[in-house]
Amino acid sequence: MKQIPCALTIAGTDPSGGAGIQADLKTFQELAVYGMSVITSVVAQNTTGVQNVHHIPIEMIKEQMQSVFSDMPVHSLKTGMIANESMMRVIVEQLSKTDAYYVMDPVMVATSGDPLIAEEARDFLKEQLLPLATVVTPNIPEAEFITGQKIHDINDLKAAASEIVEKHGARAALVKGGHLEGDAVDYLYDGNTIHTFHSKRFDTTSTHGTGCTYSAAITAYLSKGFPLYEAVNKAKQFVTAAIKHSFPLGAGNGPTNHWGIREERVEQ
Ligand SMILES: Nc1ncnc2c1ncn2[C@@H]1O[C@H](COP(=O)(O)OP(=O)(O)OP(=O)(O)O)[C@@H](O)[C@H]1O
Ligand SMILES: Cc1ncc(CO)c(N)n1
Repeated sequence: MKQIPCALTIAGTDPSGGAGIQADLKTFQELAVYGMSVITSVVAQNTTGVQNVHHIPIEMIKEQMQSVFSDMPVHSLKTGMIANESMMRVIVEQLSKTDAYYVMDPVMVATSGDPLIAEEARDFLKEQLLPLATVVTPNIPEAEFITGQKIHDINDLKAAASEIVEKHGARAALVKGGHLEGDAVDYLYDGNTIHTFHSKRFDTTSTHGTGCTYSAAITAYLSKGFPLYEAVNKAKQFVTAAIKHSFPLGAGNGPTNHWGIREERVEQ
């Protein structure tokens, strides 16, 4: 019997639909993966920024994970916004009991610049969650925090990817160059080789949730059995199409278009 790929996201919400759990589930659906979610925080946010945050009690986060893991197969999972250390602790506990691929998006601030995790929780994230990751997907400010080094150019990006694996213990690191000028280039270090993923930069402000969409697509492809390099390569094509076909929605940084990849197929 054919096995359905099953992927789980553990993250915060975005009622405006561009980032967080909503972006993750849209991505899973678009990539024909059975999607599941554990909500850590309910966030009142939209394209202009974060208006309010309500944290789900720790017991309830634990119970949501219990509901999923006691009944459903989880072939891969991702974490996004985990607001504080107590939440991180229960997630670490759960992660130690599963052999699912684990994609860690080390979310710290929203595209709008609003903080999404407590300052004090960052060290715990780096020291306890990072070493459990199959792959971690920091943007430049997040990679700078993890390594403690400033990133100015692509050589710094590559060095950060190696250091996050060799020194901080992730199995692989994908450092995203979305915040540099010029083409949108990301580097994956898998413990052996540095791989490059390249796309041209689109002149758009619709980048709300690009990181969530990218890491969810990697999670989806891992659940389908693709090796890491292939999963990232396909996910890069997915997020690039989602940015390219994004629509001007909202007054701030608009969302990406999760069915952008379908538009690509129509155009080809
Ligand atoms: N304007 C753009 N055109 C093309 N690709 C882009 C653009 N901006 C970002 N990217 C790509 O989008 C992906 C997500 O990267 P980015 O660095 O924006 O993530 P992030 O900052 O974590 O996202 P988020 O806004 O969700 O926090 C990367 O592959 C990056 O290279
Ligand atoms: C819930 C959530 N997770 C991640 C991001 C980063 O884009 C966001 N804006 N909101």
